[in-house]
Amino acid sequence: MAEHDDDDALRVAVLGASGRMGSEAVTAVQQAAGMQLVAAVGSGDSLQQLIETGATHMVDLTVPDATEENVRFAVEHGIHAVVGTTGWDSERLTALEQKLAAHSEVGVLIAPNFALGAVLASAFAAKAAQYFESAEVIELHHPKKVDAPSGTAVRTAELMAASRRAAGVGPSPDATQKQLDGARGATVEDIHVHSVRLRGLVAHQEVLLGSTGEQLSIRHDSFDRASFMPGVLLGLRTVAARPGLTHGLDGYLDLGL
Ligand SMILES: NC(=O)C1=CN([C@@H]2O[C@H](COP(=O)(O)OP(=O)(O)OC[C@H]3O[C@@H](n4cnc5c(N)ncnc54)[C@H](OP(=O)(O)O)[C@@H]3O)[C@@H](O)[C@H]2O)C=CC1
Ligand SMILES: O=C(O)C1=N[C@H](C(=O)O)C[C@H](O)C1
Repeated sequence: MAEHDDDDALRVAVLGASGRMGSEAVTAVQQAAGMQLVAAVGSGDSLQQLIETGATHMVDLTVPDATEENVRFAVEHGIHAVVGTTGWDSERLTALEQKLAAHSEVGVLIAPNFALGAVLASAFAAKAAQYFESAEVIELHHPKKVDAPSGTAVRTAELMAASRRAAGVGPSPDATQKQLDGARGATVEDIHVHSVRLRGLVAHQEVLLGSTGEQLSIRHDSFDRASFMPGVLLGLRTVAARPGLTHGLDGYLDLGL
């Protein structure tokens, strides 16, 4: 798998290696300085490959049903994990923190979105949400996406809700009394989140904030999965120096917000 041996290189296994994201990550790792791809793991493969190939790091880009087990395996074997897969709700995050407490040298990054623009958009939205009466999130993705709402939308809404709560802002005004099921979207805490699935899209999100007489829209578009790769590589280069759990790539950035 590795084209050359470099004693100091990070030894990286990519899980979900044949998928849309995983295949991009395989190429990005192969082309990155200071990294060796030692395993490209698919759904039919054993996780023992990580041990047999001496992986020091893994990237998980699989499916919500598989990611928790994959990360648990990595932590138990002292392998640092950079995780882009969705499905990490608060229950899973708590269980992971408990697992990491017994493996204090291991770092795990759970990153709902690796694109720098998306990370910034979420941070801006969290900051701005406390200043507006109304706040809603619309996420728009390719139709092969298996989960809704997107992990990014859930995380953005959680951050917005926390900022509104801390500032004492109540729920967005809404007089709806009668609706078709789902017409107002899902709710994350008290923020409405709407999911669009459309052929031609990759990954997009718009946060709408409104007060009397004005609206602020914060939009991010990933037009190509290449947009996620600098974040994946930053995660791999940083995770070993950040033992324990980091939730969100912003944890590795100095956004100063
Ligand atoms: N954080 C971020 O920036 C981003 C995160 N994502 C998230 O990443 C995940 C993957 O997305 P995407 O690449 O589009 O999905 P794909 O369906 O294209 O890829 C998922 C891959 O995972 C494989 N897989 C399933 N189970 C396992 C397992 N147990 N071990 C190893 N491989 C497995 C699948 O194999 P098979 O086909 O054989 O089942 C498939 O190749 C999703 O949760 C998505 O939301 C996506 C984009 C950006
Ligand atoms: O499935 C995708 O494509 C994406 N998944 C992540 C999410 O659910 O937030 C990140 C990005 O939106 C692309």
